Amino acid sequence: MTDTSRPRPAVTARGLHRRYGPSGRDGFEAVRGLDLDVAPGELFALLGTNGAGKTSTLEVLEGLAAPSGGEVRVLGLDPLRERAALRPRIGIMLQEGGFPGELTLAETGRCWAGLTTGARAVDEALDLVGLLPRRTVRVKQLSGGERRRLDLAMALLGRPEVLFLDEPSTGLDPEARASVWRLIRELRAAGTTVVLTTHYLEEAEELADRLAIMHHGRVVTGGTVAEVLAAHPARISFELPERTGPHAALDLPVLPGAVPELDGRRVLLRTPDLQGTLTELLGWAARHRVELARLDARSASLEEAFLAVAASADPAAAPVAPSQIGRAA
Ligand SMILES: Nc1ncnc2c1ncn2[C@@H]1O[C@H](COP(=O)(O)OP(=O)(O)OP(=O)(O)O)[C@@H](O)[C@H]1O
Repeated sequence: MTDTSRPRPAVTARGLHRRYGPSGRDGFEAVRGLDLDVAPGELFALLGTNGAGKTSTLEVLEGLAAPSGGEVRVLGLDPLRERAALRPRIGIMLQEGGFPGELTLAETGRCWAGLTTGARAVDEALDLVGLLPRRTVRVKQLSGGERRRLDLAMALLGRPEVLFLDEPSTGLDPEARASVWRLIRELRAAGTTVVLTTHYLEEAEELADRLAIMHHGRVVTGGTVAEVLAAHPARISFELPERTGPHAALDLPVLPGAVPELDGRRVLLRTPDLQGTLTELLGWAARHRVELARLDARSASLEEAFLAVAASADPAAAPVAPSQIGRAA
């Protein structure tokens, strides 16, 4: 029976493979059986180690390359075979835009608008990314960060329903990055589906409804930020007092589920239940009048989840099913 309560995903991949070169030992399989679903209006971040296969995946979703196996659909269409129908409905920001250096921004916009169905005014697109005052400057005179913003402006010219952004904020200073994040949030709020790759974990944490972390061509973990972090223990660290006077016979309490590591007086507890463990620890400290010096308690960070993925030798063993990384069809 078909589940009609869920909207059809805006982007899907099933068993996606992408190989460079010939089959066998002389070729290289950059994407190895990737499944994902991105719901309409969702912001999905693809993270991963260098060379994990993010750009290789994105290029197939964008219709710029053929998969060597599996299936992808964007807005229900095959991005390669139904490119003519799909292209006007998507925006693409490549890792490098490659616009001719001699053209001004306004000229670049006009050229690009000529190839875009239902393009918005060029000045409006430049204004969205804060480049309107630079409209008469030549592309070759732009800084790296300004070029990224021009790439984004051109991706937005056609008011896309689905926007693919390959490392949109690489090279941007903190202020420009914040304004790009603001713009991406506004686009999402207006209903645009966004798929982006990034090396900035903070960017994924700030923007993404869901994310996937790739390693060696596979999705190793994915879901909402909270779901990804749930697999990693929180940490509580503190320093015990000297074992003298009233504390001579002091022993740490048994804290269910928590694993303590001791280094002299310094204690590190890893726990899946931060609030529960902290409550018990503070209760014990109050009862025994123990001061926990340099007390620090924190949930796992996306960085820890990422580093755990990067350290995994064989992510091949259990590729994540689409239902685990989100709203599978
Ligand atoms: N044209 C190509 N021919 C052969 N191998 C390629 C080609 N393009 C990419 N690769 C290889 O495929 C793998 C995945 O590359 P891809 O650019 O998709 O990774 P990525 O996750 O986007 O990396 P990064 O984070 O470094 O940008 C890498 O090992 C890369 O060297």
